[in-house]
Amino acid sequence: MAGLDWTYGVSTLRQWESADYEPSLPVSEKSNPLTRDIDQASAYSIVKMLQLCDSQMFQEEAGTTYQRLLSDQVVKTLMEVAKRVEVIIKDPQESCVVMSGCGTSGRLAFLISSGFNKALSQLNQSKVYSYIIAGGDRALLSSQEAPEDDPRLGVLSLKKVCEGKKRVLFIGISCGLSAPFVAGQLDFCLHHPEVYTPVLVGFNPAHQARDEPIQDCTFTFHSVVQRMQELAKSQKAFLINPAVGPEAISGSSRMKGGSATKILLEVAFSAAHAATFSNTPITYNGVLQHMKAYERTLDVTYSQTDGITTLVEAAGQSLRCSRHVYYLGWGSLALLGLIDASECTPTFGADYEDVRGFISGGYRELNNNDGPLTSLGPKFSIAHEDFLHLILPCLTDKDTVLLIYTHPDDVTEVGNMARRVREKTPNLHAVYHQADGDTAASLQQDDIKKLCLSTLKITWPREALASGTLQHMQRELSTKLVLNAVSTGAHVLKGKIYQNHMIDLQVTNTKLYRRATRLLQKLSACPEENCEEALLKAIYRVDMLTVEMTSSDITTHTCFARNSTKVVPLALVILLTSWSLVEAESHLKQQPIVREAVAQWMW
Ligand SMILES: O=P(O)(O)OC[C@@]1(O)O[C@H](CO)[C@@H](O)[C@@H]1O
Repeated sequence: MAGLDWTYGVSTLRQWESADYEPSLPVSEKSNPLTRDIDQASAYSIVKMLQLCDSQMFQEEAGTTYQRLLSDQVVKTLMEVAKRVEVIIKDPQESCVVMSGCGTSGRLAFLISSGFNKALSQLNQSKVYSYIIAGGDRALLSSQEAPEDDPRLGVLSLKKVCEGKKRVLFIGISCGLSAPFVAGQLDFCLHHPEVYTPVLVGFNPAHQARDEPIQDCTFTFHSVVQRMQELAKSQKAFLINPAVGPEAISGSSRMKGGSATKILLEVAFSAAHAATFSNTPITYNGVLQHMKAYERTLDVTYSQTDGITTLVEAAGQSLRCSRHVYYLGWGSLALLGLIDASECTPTFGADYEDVRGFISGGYRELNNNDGPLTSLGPKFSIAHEDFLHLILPCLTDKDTVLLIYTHPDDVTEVGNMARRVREKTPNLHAVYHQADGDTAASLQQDDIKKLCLSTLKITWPREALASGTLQHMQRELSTKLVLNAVSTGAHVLKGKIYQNHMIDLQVTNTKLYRRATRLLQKLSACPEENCEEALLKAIYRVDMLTVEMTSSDITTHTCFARNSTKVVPLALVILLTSWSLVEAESHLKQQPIVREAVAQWMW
């Protein structure tokens, strides 16, 4: 892979696989040795680090420790899942495919189901794909972390979507094999095998599935996985759980976890569609080649490192001076902008106004289950018209605006928007996709280029395998990689990250509570007990914890934490200094960049 020789050797790329590397953590929670110094890196180095992290997705299997994306077993399971989907497509009245997940996993379920339903509609076929996202449609555009802990809610939403169906292929997505919401749904499927065939998509080996008790349940995620493993032997359940390596920002499964989810499901569904509509049998080689086409997507995208670096620098500068980044997109590429923007709140503790996405056509284009959500508040205004009315009048040259589109499909509209934005700010950039050899001169494209400070052109080779649909899905993945780099890089440059950990994480569900406690242990070197005590003091904003507080369960703590800010930084300062809560709070107020606020005790 191009860039492999950049700073790191192969051993660093594979270090995370060693049995003694952070042995108590599942892969999805480990910290990536490649990005240990990302918090001190330049924009260019950040992009190169992200490239290397992403390349780990396609590393070959070494030994028997971890299954990988291209492993034999993964390819074979995808073939079997594709065959089940083929059967369902042929019987749309009685059957359906349901994808479900929390946060990014649910958003990708939405993106993928929309894309494949559209493909069916274009062939005059009935739709068979549905999505479920924990917290409902509002979670498509905003952070809703608490419902992830609720298995009953998962079951209720599954029953609702499947009403009247006789055969359901249920695909539960949980990158860390950890979300109780998904565990509940899988458990329900296992109890109703006459209707449901469960498939689990995630990125840890089965033995690393979360084994923490779930409130009022007799099962854990781990026990559900064990039952599925047993049934997988007779193909009554399927596990697709290759390891893709630790995330660039520890635990941020929106990145590789999200990308790999998109790749796996699109490969399976594309194979099923090709088998049904173009008589192309589902073969091992066909599936493998399709996966490899996605590997080339990474190369095509990261061949534009300089262009991506420019965008990271621009976005970083905007965030550093408390201004904003706006993604203005067209078609499904815009959806990737909405998704990326929505993830900044839970990942970086960002305000929804820091990074915002807008889609041409608004909710009409989004076509989500619940329709327009504008009445839920200003963060749900997502149409370009909303941008023009609400944002444009106050836009300054400190804000970064990014146009995201396909050439030549969208250029007329893009040109019009570019002119409007350019009247307010020169800080306008474009990311666009174009097929190789598509040299049709376009005056509009030239105009757009002249209006933009930078343009990132991603050119797609015309490969034999790359049908229109595959090309489109590759463009989506490529856009995801670019935007993940922009928002992650910008927040790193803003000082939101310590080493490769997000310090200011929200503590709004059990997974995040555990992650926060672990992080405090790592950074303060204090015992777990003290760290949890400091965390609770920061959540409840007290110097002395009451018995009621210490005896409450994690759900109560995380509910309370929803209204507290800077919980983990506060706990860290308390641990490192033994200051009172008020002193620690005032210190953080004076130095809002958390990394700098704690640096003096940690370097
Ligand atoms: O159940 P998963 O997929 O392991 O985790 C889902 C989740 O908690 O993790 C993501 C970020 O880490 C969020 O998008 C989402 O809320």
